[in-house]
Amino acid sequence: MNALVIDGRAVAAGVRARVAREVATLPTPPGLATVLIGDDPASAIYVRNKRRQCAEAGMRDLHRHLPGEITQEAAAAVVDELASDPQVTGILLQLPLPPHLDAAALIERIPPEKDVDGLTERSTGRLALGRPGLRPCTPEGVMVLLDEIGAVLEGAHTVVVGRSNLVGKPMAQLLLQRNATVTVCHSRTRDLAAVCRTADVLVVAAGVPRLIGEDAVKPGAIVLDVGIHRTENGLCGDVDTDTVREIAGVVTPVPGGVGPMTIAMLLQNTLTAARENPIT
Ligand SMILES: Nc1nc(=O)c2c([nH]1)NC[C@@H]1CN(c3ccc(C(=O)N[C@@H](CCC(=O)O)C(=O)O)cc3)C=[N+]21
Repeated sequence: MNALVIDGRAVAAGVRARVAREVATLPTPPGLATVLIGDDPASAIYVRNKRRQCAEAGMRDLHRHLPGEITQEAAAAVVDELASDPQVTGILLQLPLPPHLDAAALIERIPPEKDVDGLTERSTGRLALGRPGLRPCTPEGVMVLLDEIGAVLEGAHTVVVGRSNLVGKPMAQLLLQRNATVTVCHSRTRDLAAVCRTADVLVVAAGVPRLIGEDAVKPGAIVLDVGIHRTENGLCGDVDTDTVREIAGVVTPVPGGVGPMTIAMLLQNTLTAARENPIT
């Protein structure tokens, strides 16, 4: 078989165009504050892309770049300032933070109505309870891709590899909400490939380059690759796409798959947050 390769860039461009049209109808533009602490090169690329696409959608780009040596107290003061700034309708604290900082404590200072990353305790709790709220961008983007290809989730066996707060856990919740059967795997799962082979839909967010090979994929399965790694030969994901595409029914590429969707959903969440908490 030769799998359908989903064009995440095209789907993301469609989402961004719709968001831009809706932003243009608002009386005042939403403002997204991206907070980058330190000089991690990958984080710098992601934040630059987020800022550019935010501006292209007609939103205000309210970026803060803080030194990697900043203290917890000083970082908290910046988040507090953005929290009380009426121009700021969304706050994104780019992760990971330098190890001396307590990321969870800083995230909790983000007002839930500005939590466009969906990472605060309130957003997480609302997702777990199945109540409306802001959802983490990457899993939300995966759901849009699944809907785009008309994937049937109800009753399907979905396997999520990875249990991070940013992707794996919220991914499992979103799939459950759609009446999928959900198995969550992680680094200590025994015979990972055997569990993955039972998946109709396989979402891989393990952070391990090419962890998933053809031995871990059921023929015809839908495989979504959330991983992104910089290697000497360019970018690769958590899925060994060259071999898996011979087996799977649908795969997402890296780059050009889930990554662009993450930013598109960030813009969508920033629009949603601004609508529900308008600048007065
Ligand atoms: N608070 C927080 N929220 C995040 O959403 C968040 C984060 N921290 N930390 C890191 C991860 C990673 N992430 C990506 C976003 C876009 C691409 C993306 O656009 N990727 C392009 C390639 C871009 C490139 O050249 O690297 C693609 O896959 O085609 C990838 C990864 C968001 N993250």
